[in-house]
Amino acid sequence: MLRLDGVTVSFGGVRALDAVDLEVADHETVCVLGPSGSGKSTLLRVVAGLQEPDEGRIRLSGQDQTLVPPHKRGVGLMFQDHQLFPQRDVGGNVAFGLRMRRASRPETAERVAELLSMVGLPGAQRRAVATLSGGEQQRVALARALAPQPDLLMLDEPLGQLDRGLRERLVVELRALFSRLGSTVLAVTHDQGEAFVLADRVVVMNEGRVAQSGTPLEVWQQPASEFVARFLGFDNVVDATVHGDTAGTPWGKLPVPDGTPAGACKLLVRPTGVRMTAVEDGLPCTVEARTFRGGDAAAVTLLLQPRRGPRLEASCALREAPEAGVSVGVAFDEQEVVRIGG
Ligand SMILES: Nc1ncnc2c1ncn2[C@@H]1O[C@H](COP(=O)(O)OP(=O)(O)OP(=O)(O)O)[C@@H](O)[C@H]1O
Repeated sequence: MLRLDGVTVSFGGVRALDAVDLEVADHETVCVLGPSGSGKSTLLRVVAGLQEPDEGRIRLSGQDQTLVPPHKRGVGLMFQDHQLFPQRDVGGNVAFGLRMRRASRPETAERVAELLSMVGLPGAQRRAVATLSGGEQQRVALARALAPQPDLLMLDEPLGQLDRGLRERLVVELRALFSRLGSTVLAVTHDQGEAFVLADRVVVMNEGRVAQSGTPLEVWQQPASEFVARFLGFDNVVDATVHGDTAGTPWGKLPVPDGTPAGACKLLVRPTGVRMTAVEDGLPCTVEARTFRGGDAAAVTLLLQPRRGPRLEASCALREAPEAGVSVGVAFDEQEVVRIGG
């Protein structure tokens, strides 16, 4: 459906996009994930035709888009701040794209009613935009973007402004909606949790380049670089040398899973793979901080200062969590030790 080849966009000396290759298949939801300034919005703008690339090609359904103006590209774009027209009611907002396409009145009314039901706001046509909650506005913006049935729906931080509970609920609803409609979606977000729920595939960006692309599970299980690992929230990353079934690290020898390629590399230790032992049985550490995280497992995050090597983050259940200031030993679970980059 969508294909970018070597797309580059520069602003002065900054390469907002640097030779980006990207594909989105029919009916696929791809989420572009990355820190602020990594080029996510520029990517959407270039596909929508709101920004011209300096180099590279963009194709939609096999057709080169270089000379195609934005309104003829068949893409729907929902912006970060969802900018509804305040002077129009809900129905007027949703009908906007249909009017532009010169749909008849009865046809428009029917489609607006259908879309509002779909986003969970049946019968809201006459409501004023100012009377809507943030979540309701977001749904109206989505209905407006879906109305002209774009070949490709693009969402820029679709749930950006909403509080956490609402985001968690809406993102699940969105996923179900896109799957029911068979939509092809390219969404950007800086929130990995949101991307992992919504996406069939995630694309992690860093400084205008694609750092990794894969299913949420692939990216989580096997981050391609230290950047991706840290972006996903994993801070236990060290230089290591793998030899057989162990790796030499600043924390001493760590077990690694069978088949880990030998040689110098970066190693990630997931916090759940850092287990508490008696001081004499493991790497001696002092508990520097203890943070209760809640969640299903009543998890606690521990910040440990080992006798040697950088700080370690550990995750354990509340009932097993030592107090701050206590000395503990630490052992490593090989299944949670990952060689970065394969
Ligand atoms: N119109 C512009 N003029 C100059 N520089 C720009 C322009 N648009 C973007 N940039 C720069 O290009 C880089 C990428 O910006 P972009 O908005 O695409 O990032 P982003 O990943 O969407 O960030 P955010 O998550 O903060 O929205 C940044 O360094 C930004 O300052």
